[in-house]
Amino acid sequence: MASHPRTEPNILVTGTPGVGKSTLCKLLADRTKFTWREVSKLAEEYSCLDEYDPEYQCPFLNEDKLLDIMEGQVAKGGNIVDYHGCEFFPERWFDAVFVVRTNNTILFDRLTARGYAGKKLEDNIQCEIFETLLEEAQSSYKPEIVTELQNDTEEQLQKNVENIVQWIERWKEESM
Ligand SMILES: Nc1ncnc2c1ncn2[C@@H]1O[C@H](COP(=O)(O)OP(=O)(O)O)[C@@H](O)[C@H]1O
Repeated sequence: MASHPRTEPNILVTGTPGVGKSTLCKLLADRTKFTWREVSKLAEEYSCLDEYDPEYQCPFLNEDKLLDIMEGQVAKGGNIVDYHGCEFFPERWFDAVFVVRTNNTILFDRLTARGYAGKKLEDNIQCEIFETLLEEAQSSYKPEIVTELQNDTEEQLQKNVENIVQWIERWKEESM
C-alpha cells in the first residue's frame, strides 16, 4: 500500500440492482467527500451506451469507451465507483471492493416498487440468489480486498457506512 501512487483509496461498490448501492454511496460520499461515480449515469452522460439489448432489456455498455473516460477520473484516488458489474474494470483501480447483498424477499419488494417485472425482475432476483456479483468480484480482485455487506435494514446501512469510513481511515494511516 505504501508504494501506491494514490493518497486516497478508490472503492468499488457493486451488487445486484436494488441492493442499495446508490443509497450507500450517497451517504458515504457525504461523509467522506469522496467522489461518487455512478457508472450507469456516466455511461449515459458520455454516450457509452450502444443499441438496446432486447434480452436483458437494457442498452449494451461500450466498456472500452467508458474505461477510457474513467481512467483519468480515478487516477488520483478518492473515488467511490458504483456499478452492478465489476469484472471489466482494471484491477489496479481499486483498493477495496464492497459487494452489497440483500435478502431475496426484500430485494423482490424493492425491485417491484421500482417497476421491475417479468424476466427483468426474475433475472435480478436470480443474480442475487446465485451470488453472481460476489463471485464476479472474487474472481476479478484479490479475495482479501473483497468484502460482503448485508444491507436489508436501515441499521445495517448505517453500520456499512461506518465500516467503510473506518476502513478509509485505516488505509490512509497505513499509507502515510
Ligand atoms: N438498508 C436499506 N434499508 C431499507 N431500504 C433500503 C436500504 N438500502 C436501500 N434501500 C432502498 O432500496 C431501494 C434500492 O436502493 P438503491 O440504492 O437504489 O439500490 P441500487 O443502487 O443497488 O440499485 C431504494 O428504494 C432504497 O431506498
